[in-house]
Amino acid sequence: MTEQQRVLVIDDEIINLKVISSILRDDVDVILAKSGKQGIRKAIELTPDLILLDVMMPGMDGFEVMMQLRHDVRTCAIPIIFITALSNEIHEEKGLLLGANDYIQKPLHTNIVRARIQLHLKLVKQQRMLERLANIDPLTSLANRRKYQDAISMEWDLAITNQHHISLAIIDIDNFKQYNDCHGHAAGDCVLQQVASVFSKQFNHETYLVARYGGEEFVVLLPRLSKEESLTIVRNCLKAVEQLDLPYHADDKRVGTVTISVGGATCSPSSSHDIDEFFSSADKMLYLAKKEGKNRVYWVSGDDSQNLSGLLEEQKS
Ligand SMILES: Nc1nc2c(ncn2[C@@H]2O[C@H](COP(=O)(O)OP(=O)(O)OP(=O)(O)O)[C@@H](O)[C@H]2O)c(=O)[nH]1
Repeated sequence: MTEQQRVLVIDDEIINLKVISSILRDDVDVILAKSGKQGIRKAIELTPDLILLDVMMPGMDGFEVMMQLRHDVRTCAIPIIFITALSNEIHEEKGLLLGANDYIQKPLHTNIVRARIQLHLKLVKQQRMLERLANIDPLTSLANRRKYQDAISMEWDLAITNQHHISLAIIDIDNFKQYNDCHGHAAGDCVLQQVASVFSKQFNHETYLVARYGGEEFVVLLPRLSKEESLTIVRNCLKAVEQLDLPYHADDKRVGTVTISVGGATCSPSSSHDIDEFFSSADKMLYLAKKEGKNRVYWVSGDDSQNLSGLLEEQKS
């Protein structure tokens, strides 16, 4: 069943909220807000598919609300339609230049409003489908590298603003070349899918992101998690992959089981930190995990990626 789309209506006049709600409620979930401030809060919390925004409101007017929504990474992509009694061309131009997607003038004509909103909601659906295709790895159905890069940029900025931790794990399947050599590329693809499915279950949380970075390498973004919290989840994942018990054979003899190695890093970034250095410190941990025998986790926390030896902590499963 497809989920109902959500429309947030921000208007200080109760009568307008009622009228717009009655026009839309058969087709969509309608969320109402009586002021700009309340509207911004609901937009952040509920991430609607579309926002209908009144221009003239006491306190914060529609233009101000629009600017705040456009400057917040959590709401900047939500389409906004201004609904207003203002018939002034300058206002209309201002709204469109600020990034409004459309402009509907009062008095409202029910059929026109409904048709216009349906058109915008259809565009939202198409946009989401394109984004999905652009962001999903077709073999594993996990997020792809592009999605990871968008997500880490966003989470990094949020971590700086809110001064919280961010953790990153880089996961690599051990001896995967050998697996391919023993069983063929198609069987190797099947392993990638099964391991990815374990990752989906183990990192099943709305704020985490697990992505296929390339080949047999995966990344997991764990916003707001400390090193200890991240290690608990990652260790469970290591065990879950081992428990899949996917053997590989050479000359009819079992020569190994599919396992993973993980390198991780945790930091509390500031504007002087660099995402690439953060990635590189997790990557160094992965290198150590491989070098020290594989099927294990190495993790670094803190800022000093130059002095890793003092920060290292091996976490054997
Ligand atoms: N089946 C399959 N194999 C892939 C895919 N992408 C990359 N590989 C294989 O993954 C293997 C990676 O090999 P290596 O980089 O040598 O790493 P490894 O054998 O896992 O060795 P360690 O990383 O040291 O444990 C190569 O044989 C690639 O061909 C894919 O989409 N499908």
